[in-house]
Amino acid sequence: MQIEDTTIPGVKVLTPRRFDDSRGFFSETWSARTLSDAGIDIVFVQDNLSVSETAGTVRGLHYQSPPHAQAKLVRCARGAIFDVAVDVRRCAPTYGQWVGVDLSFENGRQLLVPEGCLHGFATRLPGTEVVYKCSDFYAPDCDGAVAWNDPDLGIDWGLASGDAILSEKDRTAPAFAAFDSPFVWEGAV
Ligand SMILES: Cc1cn([C@H]2C[C@H](O)[C@@H](COP(=O)(O)OP(=O)(O)O[C@H]3O[C@@H](C)C(=O)[C@@H](O)[C@H]3O)O2)c(=O)[nH]c1=O
Repeated sequence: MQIEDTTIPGVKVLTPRRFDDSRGFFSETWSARTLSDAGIDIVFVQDNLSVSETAGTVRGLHYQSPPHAQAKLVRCARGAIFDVAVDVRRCAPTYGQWVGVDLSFENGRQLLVPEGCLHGFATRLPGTEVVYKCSDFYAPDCDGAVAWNDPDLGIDWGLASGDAILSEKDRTAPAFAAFDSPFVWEGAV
């Protein structure tokens, strides 16, 4: 497992090893021991699968507020996405900054998104399947969203047309300037 830091503390790119042979390949996509050996001691309690039929679908930017904040470990089981984390931990050195990583079935990469980051992705291929582990259960009362295309965040989603296929929640999500972040920077993780 290759584990790389990004420009945002706690946001990491994980690339599991693949063992190729004549049948295809084998890969450990998650191991509590491997992550713990790398200093990542997150207890995941829920696995999610989302399937997006069309390339150019955007889901995000989402978060769950404390006490149900979620860290997420995201990968692409089929197709490809541009996966984004935005640091919204008050007083963090990278508050308001974003990181985007191409995750695909082909490259096997995963993005670790810690608590205190907004998360979202744009699909690059039709029929894309995204699988992610979460460190807390779904808590609809704590569920929130920030506009994916907020000009203050300035995320370059790489969408060909500039348009996106969105849920109603994401189409009407508030601006970043109106977002009263419930997260506080507690030092590097
Ligand atoms: C996220 C979630 C949704 N649901 C339900 C609620 C709703 O009826 C339906 C669809 O929910 P959403 O529209 O919120 O799904 P989606 O827009 O795919 O939301 C997800 O987006 C990505 C970017 C994330 O980071 C996730 O944490 C989650 O917020 O599924 C659950 O039952 N459990 C869950 O954990």
